[in-house]
Amino acid sequence: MAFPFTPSRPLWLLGCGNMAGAMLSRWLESGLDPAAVTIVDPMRTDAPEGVRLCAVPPADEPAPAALLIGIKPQIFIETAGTIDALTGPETVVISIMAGIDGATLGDRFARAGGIVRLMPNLPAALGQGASILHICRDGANAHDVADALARPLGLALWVDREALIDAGTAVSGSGPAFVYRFIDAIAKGAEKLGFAPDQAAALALATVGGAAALAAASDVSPATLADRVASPGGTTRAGLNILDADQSIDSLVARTLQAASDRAVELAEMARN
Ligand SMILES: NC(=O)C1=CN([C@@H]2O[C@H](COP(=O)(O)OP(=O)(O)OC[C@H]3O[C@@H](n4cnc5c(N)ncnc54)[C@H](O)[C@@H]3O)[C@@H](O)[C@H]2O)C=CC1
Ligand SMILES: O=C(O)[C@@H]1CCC=N1
Repeated sequence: MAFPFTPSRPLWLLGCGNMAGAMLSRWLESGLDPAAVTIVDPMRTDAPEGVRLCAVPPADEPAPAALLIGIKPQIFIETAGTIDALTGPETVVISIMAGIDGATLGDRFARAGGIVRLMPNLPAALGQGASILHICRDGANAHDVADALARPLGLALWVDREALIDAGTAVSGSGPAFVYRFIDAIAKGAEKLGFAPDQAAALALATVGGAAALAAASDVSPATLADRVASPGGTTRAGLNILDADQSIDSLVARTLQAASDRAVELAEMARN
């Protein structure tokens, strides 16, 4: 995978914590030149080998080719003012922040040639992430620059409707946390059935990992695979009858995703006001 970044056409990361750090580690593994990367993060004390780390945005330097915004949405407004001046017509601003919408980004980054919202998730660290992307300002080769960053992270899904970024924040951005809860719930259930905690955790993780890998490799739907596990009158059907009663699991997950998506909309409103 070729990255469109060099030391003279660099990539800057404003805020490099859990999520941007996971993305960066995957990019470096995928061949990104560390000398083409600058992290701007006042709280970090170290950076991957060869990557420049600054506590404040570097002054008197040409604008970067891309500026990834990896700070929390709650501090975006107070922080953006200091960084807009460092961007230029050749810069693509790529925001991974939940909520902050294209209109707000456009207001705060008046000079940038392109603006993209990219909603990643943590499995990006392994190249098994799911990213959703939307162009908010089409310039500076925004699509190709963001696409080159998204592809090494896993699935890269471009959407025309910006609202799908908020929806996708709930589904794939937050989604790993929901899956981790499910893994924990299986482990707790296994403990109740008599397994030791470490055995229960290992069984839960192997079951979810194996089931997801099989679903990904299969040409039939997860529903069909569930039916293949469930023998008529057998143990699985007895369990599925609990999950399916009154559409329990569908309803619980739908409410979970709606709450996360609503929160993305709230964060956008907070930034606008
Ligand atoms: N954690 C996740 O799974 C996902 C997070 N996101 C988004 O990624 C963004 C970051 O989230 P996390 O990585 O989880 O948070 P985090 O707290 O781990 O990272 C934020 C980073 O910003 C740095 N920072 C704080 N003030 C700064 C400033 N003034 N200038 C530069 N850097 C500053 C912090 O030192 C920290 O390293 C958020 O906007 C979130 O919505 C999006 C998808 C998934
Ligand atoms: O919880 C959050 O707000 C961020 C966005 C998606 C995942 N983590």
